[in-house]
Amino acid sequence: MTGIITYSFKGLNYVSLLRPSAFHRYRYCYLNPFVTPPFTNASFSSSLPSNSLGSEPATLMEVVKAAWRPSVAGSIAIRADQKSYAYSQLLSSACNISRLLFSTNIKINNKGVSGHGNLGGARIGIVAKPSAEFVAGMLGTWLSGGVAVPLALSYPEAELLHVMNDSDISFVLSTEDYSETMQSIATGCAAQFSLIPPVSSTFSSPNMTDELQTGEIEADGILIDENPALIVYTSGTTGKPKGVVHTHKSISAQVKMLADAWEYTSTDQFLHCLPLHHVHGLFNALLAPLYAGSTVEFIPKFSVRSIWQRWRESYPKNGAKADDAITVFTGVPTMYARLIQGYQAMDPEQQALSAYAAQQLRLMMSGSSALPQPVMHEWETITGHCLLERYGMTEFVMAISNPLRGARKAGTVGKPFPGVQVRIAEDKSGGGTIGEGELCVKSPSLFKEYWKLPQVTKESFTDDGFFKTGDACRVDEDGYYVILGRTSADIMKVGGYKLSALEIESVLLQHPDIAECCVFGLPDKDYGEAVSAIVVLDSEQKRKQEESNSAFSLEELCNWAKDKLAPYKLPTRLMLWDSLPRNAMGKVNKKELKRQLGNEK
Ligand SMILES: Nc1ncnc2c1ncn2[C@@H]1O[C@H](COP(=O)(O)OP(=O)(O)OP(=O)(O)O)[C@@H](O)[C@H]1O
Repeated sequence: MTGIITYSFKGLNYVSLLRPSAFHRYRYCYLNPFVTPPFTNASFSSSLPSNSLGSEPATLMEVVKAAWRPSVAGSIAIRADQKSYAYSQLLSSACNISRLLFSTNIKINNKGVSGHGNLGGARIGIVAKPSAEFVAGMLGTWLSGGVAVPLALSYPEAELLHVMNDSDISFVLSTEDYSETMQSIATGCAAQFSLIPPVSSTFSSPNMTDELQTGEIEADGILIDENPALIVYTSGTTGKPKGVVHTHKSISAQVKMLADAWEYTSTDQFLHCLPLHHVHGLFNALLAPLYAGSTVEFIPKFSVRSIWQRWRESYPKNGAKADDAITVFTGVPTMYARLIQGYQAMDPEQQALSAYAAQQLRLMMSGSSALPQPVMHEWETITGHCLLERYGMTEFVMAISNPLRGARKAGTVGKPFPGVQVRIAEDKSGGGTIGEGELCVKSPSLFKEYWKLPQVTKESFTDDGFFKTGDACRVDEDGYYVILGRTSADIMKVGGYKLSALEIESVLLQHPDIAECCVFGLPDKDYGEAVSAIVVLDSEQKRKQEESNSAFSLEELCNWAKDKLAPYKLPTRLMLWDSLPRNAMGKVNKKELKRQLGNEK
């Protein structure tokens, strides 16, 4: 295991990596990455980790260390609100935040955390819109030996309080926009509160070396790989959100894995429009890019119009490429569905410009829920991009992915990343298909535990350390994994058959009049469960039906679907809704829907 030490020498501040055997306690100092340490720059750089898998065992805060590389210090890490922030400015701010945290004498509630670092693993809640301040808050927390808990801006107050109380948050870092609400919520759970000082932008401070602060922090700075670094709450799709504890080691393993598999580099520029309190937005689109030295541009809220516009600005039709051209985009399936609708509403000239621009990006990815095949195919027709679909979960972040190079197969999530082991635990209770069962994952990126839920943690693992995902899965003839859905919500038991709701949804979405749909089982006295579908019609179709006073019927749907689905998979109940209730990640809480609709019967 490796530690990091920063120290002062003749009034200057330096950083170095050390094995624990070489030190026990040391002073922790701010550093100036532009100052040459008393050893040569070459030896400084070579002691830093490479981006490849299988290099040094995971060390602390790979993301922070990568950002410390002198080669990236001056380059742009974050763009937001028309401002750019260099890596050096982020780190300088992180150091300020670290100093602020030390100065406030945080009450350390260390239940369940072994003492380590200066803050001893105290939980620091971070409430900020996607911004340089959010990133600096998180890095500052890590620099202080704290555990970052990104909090959702969208949570209603009660849910926010649940998460804050559950994770025993000692301190809340927030930005101005949320200060009033957060201050009162923090008081409500006896946590201290501070605003995150604004990060200086390259515009406000063109001479970035000015921004780097020096000064000592009077505390121990050891941050150990196995120590908790982050608590992310699950979406709550299958139950009350649980706090998933990741360590510096699991984070390191994951960012390396992603940067390597998808070839993230310092020339990449990510357009980021995902929430930061879930792993997709936090790891795939922020931490792994920062680890690779890329630039991440935040747009505050997903907006079809601004995304298409940003791509068009990046690649004007005359063949030019803007300096800040976006190269990578990752989103959830509903985002692509909406981008398609936005494209269809454009005039032909705008369509040509938009399609051309989107084509120029290096990589477009989808995940967090199943990518409907019609969306994938339509997207490819418009932009030429065969979306790279991958599979992940809060507990291990990403584990299985279609390849960057090589065939990407619609309806599959590809193959496990190097270093990830997977196993399918077949259900012996009957009714299942041979080769199908619960997916179990063992990976260096696996979480440490569910926060304060030792029994649930224990039950989530097999005796030999595989995490039981709760997702049903099979492998196709090419060795690609097919996710059949959550065993608890997507797998229906109908007359002795086990059916995948995701498979049926994928077929129904091919119907020209259906814009969105959601399939699940409702209790049925004869068959155990009945295949039930909520359908949202395409707006044009809906208008026509309203005009003609007719309604889309179950009979019509089944007549259309009977050549595509076996008879026992055809829906027997149909509900027409105006929209589907989706959470911040575009997911529908089927368990909750089943509960509500099952009770209504
Ligand atoms: N490409 C994909 N195809 C199908 N399902 C996916 C894909 N990527 C992610 N998922 C689904 O998302 C789940 C992980 O999401 P997350 O960790 O946010 O949990 P959740 O199910 O949304 O919430 P909770 O764990 O609280 O119930 C996976 O277990 C899987 O069911």
